[in-house]
Amino acid sequence: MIGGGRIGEALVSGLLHSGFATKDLVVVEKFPARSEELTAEYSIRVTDSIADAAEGADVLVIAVKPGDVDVVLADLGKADLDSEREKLLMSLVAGVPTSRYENRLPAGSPVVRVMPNTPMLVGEGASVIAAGRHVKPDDLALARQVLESVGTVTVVPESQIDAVTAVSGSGPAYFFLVAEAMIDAGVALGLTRATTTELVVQTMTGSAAMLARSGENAADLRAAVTSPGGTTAAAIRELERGGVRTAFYEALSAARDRSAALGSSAD
Ligand SMILES: NC(=O)C1=CN([C@@H]2O[C@H](COP(=O)(O)OP(=O)(O)OC[C@H]3O[C@@H](n4cnc5c(N)ncnc54)[C@H](O)[C@@H]3O)[C@@H](O)[C@H]2O)C=CC1
Ligand SMILES: O=C(O)[C@@H]1CCC=N1
Repeated sequence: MIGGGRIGEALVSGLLHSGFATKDLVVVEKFPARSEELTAEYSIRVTDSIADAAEGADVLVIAVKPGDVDVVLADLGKADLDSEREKLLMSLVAGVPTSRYENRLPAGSPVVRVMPNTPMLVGEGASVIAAGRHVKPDDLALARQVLESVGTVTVVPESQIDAVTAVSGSGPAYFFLVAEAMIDAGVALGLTRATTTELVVQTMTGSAAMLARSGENAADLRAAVTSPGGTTAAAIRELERGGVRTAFYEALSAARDRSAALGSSAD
């Protein structure tokens, strides 16, 4: 795991909880304070040397910011790796296309681009994978195996990954924002923050469970809560007046465009 930040930690933590052995994971993290945190929390080996971690690895996971990818690739290029042992490279980095890695790695290197999300920290991630040019069925199966231990896995063509990033990669932030806004609104109505938080969290969890398990779609489930002339209709009218639906169209378009821009700097 190259990059032990928020998403790297989420995958490491999820993998360990799902039964991966600590000895099978090595994290490369360049900030010493962060390394100490990870070592203390997970009892795994953390190093600042990419060469050290990559030697002997079957899978290299890149979890650095898009702007740090070229430095990582340069370090991998300098590392004297065992050329007999083919490594699968899994990039969790937003925006950066598989071709950027393929152009810098030895010819024929298998690269999968993954868009994960942070709920994998609690085993509820939604990961989406797109295969690079040299990915074989076994490589895809290995990527799937790693990611299924922390949630669901969907495979799409790489042309759809920017849109996926807008939906599920950034998606948890939208739900957290809605939760924050509802909690503040409940407090404004005079409820305690603790009571409001408990109610909002359970309402989100219960609504997600209904969407996942009832077999009904979101529009029908919403209609079932909306009594004629009732409280929900009054609330929805205000949300629509506030432009909530248009805001989501615009927000997801902006995220999709930003993902495409992050990857277009070099190819
Ligand atoms: N945070 C999220 O919800 C999601 C993030 N991503 C992607 O995951 C990647 C990482 O994001 P975060 O974890 O949020 O960022 P972060 O900033 O929390 O973590 C990145 C880590 O990489 C380390 N790092 C940077 N250069 C390094 C190098 N050369 N060698 C070793 N370590 C190095 C940094 O010290 C930092 O700890 C990004 O590319 C982002 O697009 C994808 C989906 C969701
Ligand atoms: O905001 C970002 O760029 C990353 C990618 C998806 C979620 N977080």
